[in-house]
Amino acid sequence: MGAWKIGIMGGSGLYELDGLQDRQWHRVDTPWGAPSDELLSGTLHGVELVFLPRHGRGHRIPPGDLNARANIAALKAAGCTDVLSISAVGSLKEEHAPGSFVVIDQYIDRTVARPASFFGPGIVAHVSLADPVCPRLSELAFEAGRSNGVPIVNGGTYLAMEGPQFSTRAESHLYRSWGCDVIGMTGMPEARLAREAELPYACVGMVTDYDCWREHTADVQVTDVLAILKSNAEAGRKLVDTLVRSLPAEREPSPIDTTLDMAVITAPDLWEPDLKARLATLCPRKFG
Ligand SMILES: CSC[C@H]1O[C@H](OP(=O)(O)O)[C@H](O)[C@@H]1O
Ligand SMILES: Nc1ncnc2[nH]cnc12
Repeated sequence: MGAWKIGIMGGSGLYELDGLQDRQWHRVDTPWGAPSDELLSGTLHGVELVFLPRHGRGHRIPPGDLNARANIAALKAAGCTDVLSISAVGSLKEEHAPGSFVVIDQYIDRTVARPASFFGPGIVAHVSLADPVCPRLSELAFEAGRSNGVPIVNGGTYLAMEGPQFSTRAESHLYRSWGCDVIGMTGMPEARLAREAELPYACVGMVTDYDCWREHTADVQVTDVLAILKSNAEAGRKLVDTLVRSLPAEREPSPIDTTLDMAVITAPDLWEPDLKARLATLCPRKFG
């Protein structure tokens, strides 16, 4: 058992986390390059937090250009034990109205042009993604939202699209026919990389729009998203505050903490030295 240190990946509209004590922005570099921005460290109700604005302060980096490997590696290097993502999403179901939240439990990955693994030639690993999020952190996030009075659903499938353009109407209908709940451009490969980094990960999708499938509703535009982002982001901040206050004093180990023990297939004596050195920064327990 040990202490919690929660990484918060702030999505569109969430570029700062106020209320932190001993707050400090600091630069972190990783073997996979620089993260989207400096990390903001501090404590909230006695719990250590590390915040990273996913698109950088001022929203400078488009989804397809995010260095998700560096973002996850930076949070891991900063000592985070768990990561909570807060993401703006479009709704693919009537019941997920703008202003409501969905705690994601599954993903369909339609991204096409993003490095999606820390592993590669020289060290091969296959982690399980059957359950891509951490049930414990997801439950805490759901309960935090519920106790704040936010309309929130526990469980939903996130369709990760490449973007940066929004979907065509045919795509939007297709994703609905697949049973997807919400759509966004950043959930993957972030969630799969978190699992490779042995970081329990949860994602709260904050619904901003009905994408473009709904009759008599205007097709999504950034201006509509921005109009609701401010109130969503405020509710997202409150959820973080409530979640932190609800954490058990001691963090019980999670099975996700040791994911790589069952995933690396390459014989250790053949591990490629440069990749091993990079992976040692991500998982010293295994590669150090
Ligand atoms: C501003 S709407 C599109 C933008 O918002 C979402 O980003 P995030 O998940 O970081 O909140 C979506 O994935 C797009 O990147
Ligand atoms: N409709 C939508 N499609 C993709 N990403 C989004 N983020 C917020 N709304 C979105």
